[in-house]
Formats: sequence, structure tokens, C-alpha cells
Amino acid sequence: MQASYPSSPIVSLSGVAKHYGKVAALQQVDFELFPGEVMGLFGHNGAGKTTIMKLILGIIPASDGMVKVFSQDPLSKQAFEARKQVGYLPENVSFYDQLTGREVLRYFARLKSVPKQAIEQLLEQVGLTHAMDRQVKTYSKGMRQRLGLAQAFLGSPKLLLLDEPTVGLDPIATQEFYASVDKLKSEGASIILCSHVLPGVEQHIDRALIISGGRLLAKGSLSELRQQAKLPVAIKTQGLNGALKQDARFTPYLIAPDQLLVPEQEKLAIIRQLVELDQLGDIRVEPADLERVYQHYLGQGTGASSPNASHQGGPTQ
Ligand SMILES: Nc1ncnc2c1ncn2[C@@H]1O[C@H](COP(=O)(O)OP(=O)(O)OP(=O)(O)O)[C@@H](O)[C@H]1O
Repeated sequence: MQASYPSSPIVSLSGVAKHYGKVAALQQVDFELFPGEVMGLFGHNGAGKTTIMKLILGIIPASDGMVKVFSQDPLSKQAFEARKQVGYLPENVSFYDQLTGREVLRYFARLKSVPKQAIEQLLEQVGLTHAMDRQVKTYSKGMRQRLGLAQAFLGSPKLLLLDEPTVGLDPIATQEFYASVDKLKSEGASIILCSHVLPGVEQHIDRALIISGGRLLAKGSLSELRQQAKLPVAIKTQGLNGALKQDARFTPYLIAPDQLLVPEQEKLAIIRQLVELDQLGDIRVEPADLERVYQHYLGQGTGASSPNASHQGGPTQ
């Protein structure tokens, strides 16, 4: 369920365009990010994700439209103090290799006026305590990414911009990363997670923006996007031993001996028919996951027909 956001937005973009010379990196981009909201910003390479991050960080000006962060123009002098409330993990994180992990964080803590006592706790949170006094040049890719996250989390930022945050993290570290995201959110932070679709991200975001070629193709909660896209629902059964194949009511939807793909509006009717079958041992209903929602909208954006649009199509991964 989507949360309600009564307060004023932390970030708002309205009618934003960005041109790099002749390249239109963004066109007519509108969205708002509210306190305590986690938003996934999804798009392929070159879609415009990093450009949106840079606009919010005040690194580049918009060519058109309005960008506000904490109700200020992020390029203005007045935005200087507010910038300390922003945490940023760039896509390709790199540090001074000669420094130790602890020294890197001390350096960033000074820049952000964060007391250095917070450093050891952060290093523990990202699982780097054992390596904090080793030079960063001895760190693996995953360890560098963890140090990048610790750097972004410094000072409990009110706004976090994370570009491809789980790249290079193993499954345990990915889980720990999402636990940190959930914790920061529960403390009121607003977060933008920027990526191609991330494994395991969907339980942790309130809304998704899908972007392609600099244009927003879709925005909303996952359930809103699913509804708009009218994506079919997978129904998995157990115990029927091939009976579905023999039954004309189910064969149009059959995609595996024990699995149906049915349009949302027919879901309940089909489930009712299934539960009447004596041999049915179990039933599982799975709505389209983020990956399928994403593929659907990208297919629309490029004019290609989505393989998920028809209930007779097989499952797509
Ligand atoms: N400084 C620049 N000069 C010219 N073109 C640029 C510049 N920065 C970005 N672009 C172009 O703007 C478009 C959007 O780039 P952007 O880096 O925002 O995409 P992205 O979604 O972050 O991609 P990726 O997932 O590969 O990081 C691309 O076509 C890119 O080539």
C-alpha cells in the first residue's frame, strides 16, 4: 500500500529538461520525493538516471524547468548548509587508495562536519571493522562498495542518492544494505535508489520511476504500475498431476503443466474453478514482479510490444 505524504517534498522536479549540446539527456521530467519515501529510479544505460542525480546534487544546472531540494535551488548559495544533509553514493566509487578505510571516513566526516565518533559504528554497520586500518588499495570491489555506503550514510542524511548501490555486494551484504535502507527510512530519510532493476529491491521501495531516453515512462507504486500495465498474474498449483492440460477452461492460460498465466480481471474466477478440483494440494498466486513491470514499460517506450501483454504469452525473465 502506498504511504500518504502530507508534508512538503524533499525533492521536486517540474518540467525539467537537460541538454548536453545536442544530446537531450532529459525531457519534461516531473516528480516529487517526500520525507521517509524510498523511490527506485530505473532505466537502462544512458536513460538519464545519473543526470537526475547530478541535478539534485546541484552539480549541473537544468536547461529548462525547476529543481528544488529542501525547497531551495540546489545550485544556490543558500543550499550550501542543506547539502550536508545529503548522502551520495556515486556509480563508480573511488577513494584515495593510500588511505585506510577509517581515514577515508574521517576525511568525509570532516567535510560534512560529522563527529568522528560515528565512524567506527558505521564501519561496523557495513562489515568493515576488521579492515578499517588497512589501506583502501588492499580492498576488494565489494569492500570498496561497502566503504562507499558508509561514506553515503555519514551524518544520518535526510536525503540519500544511491547510484547502483548493490553492484559488487554479495547476497549477505546486499541484505545488510537493504536493512540499512529500511532503518534510515524509518528514521525519516528520503532515498533514491538508482539502477537497472536491482535484485530484491521491490520490498524496499514505495514508488518507482521508469525512465528511458530521458523521458519518464511510468511512475507510481508497484501496485499502481501493475494495475496500469494490466499485467497477467501467475497461478501455480500443486497436486493436479497434469489435470490442467485436460481441462478446456484452463488450457488457454497454461504455461507449464502446473502453472497458469491469467489476466488480472479473470484471476478470481479461475481460482474459484481451481479450488473446486479435488486433487488440488496447494495454490500460489504471484503478481508480476518489478522486472516484468519494468520490461513492460520499456517495451512501450520503444514501441515494441511487450511479451507480457497477452495472457497467452509464456513467462518472461
Ligand atoms: N557530459 C556529458 N556530455 C554529453 N552527453 C552526456 C554527458 N553526460 C551524459 N550525457 C548523455 O546523456 C544521456 C544520459 O546519461 P546519464 O549518464 O544520465 O544516463 P544513466 O541513466 O545514468 O546511464 P548509466 O546507467 O549508463 O549510468 C546519455 O545519452 C549520455 O551519453
